[in-house]
Amino acid sequence: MLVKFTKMQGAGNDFVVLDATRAALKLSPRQLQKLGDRRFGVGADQILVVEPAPDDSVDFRYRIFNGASGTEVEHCGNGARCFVRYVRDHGLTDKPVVRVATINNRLELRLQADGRVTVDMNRPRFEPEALPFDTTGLQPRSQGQAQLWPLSLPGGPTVEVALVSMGNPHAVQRVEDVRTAAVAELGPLIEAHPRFPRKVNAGFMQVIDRGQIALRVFERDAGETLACGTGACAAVVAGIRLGWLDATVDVETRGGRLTIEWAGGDAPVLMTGPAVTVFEGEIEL
Ligand SMILES: N[C@@H](CCC[C@H](N)C(=O)O)C(=O)O
Repeated sequence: MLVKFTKMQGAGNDFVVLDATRAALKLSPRQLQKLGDRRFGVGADQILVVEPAPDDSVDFRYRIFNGASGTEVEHCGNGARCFVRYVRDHGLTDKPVVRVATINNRLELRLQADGRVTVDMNRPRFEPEALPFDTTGLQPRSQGQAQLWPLSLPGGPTVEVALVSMGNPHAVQRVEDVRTAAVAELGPLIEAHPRFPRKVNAGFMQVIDRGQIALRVFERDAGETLACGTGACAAVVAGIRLGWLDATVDVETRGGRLTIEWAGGDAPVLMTGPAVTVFEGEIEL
């Protein structure tokens, strides 16, 4: 089967985007993995599939698969920005504000005059069950409005993490310096920790000042990526609740800058950042 694709990136988090609005596209995990493969396929952290709207409350549905595993996931912040750039550039809509359904969310996306995209990422959740996270026998430490949970890593140290669900699960820890943080060593141990039965995205956050952090994320089923949009939202929300950050924060990732705003409580998290087309092509799957 010959499939047309668009390669995109948002702050260096890269995607293969497929149009399934005109004809249904059902790909096996092996075909998705081939698209994600940087040697035998196109290469991408995630595969995004644009589908027709499931009902009148949204304009499209979009599905997200991790490129390394082919597993479907709930949310992708950088992908959401690329999705809206894609539907506008391919003439699938001319609306300035686009609404989209994901597996467990409804998002609103707005193209800014400077080409960046702002996404209403909905409200974050903090209950351990939302990730889920098994708290059996654990006592969290309270700080500000947040709780820090001790996570004993097999054969490694015990780290303290803040739990945030942005629709997908995140465990965020503060580090002195992201450049020297043990992301490659601790990331896989946190991602696959048995207390997270559906695995987790592991964030490593350096607070630079109350309006700026540096962040690296070891993503579930993807490894460390150059940026993670939901990870940026999770880190900022955790930092605000812990009393370290103000309501608007610039997040420096290895692939670019994202701006995250959160007014607290039930307010939605707003994420603004770039969305860029790299090239288009066709691949035999
Ligand atoms: N890159 C993403 C997150 C993609 C999904 C993640 N790997 C998961 O499994 O939850 C982002 O920009 O948010």
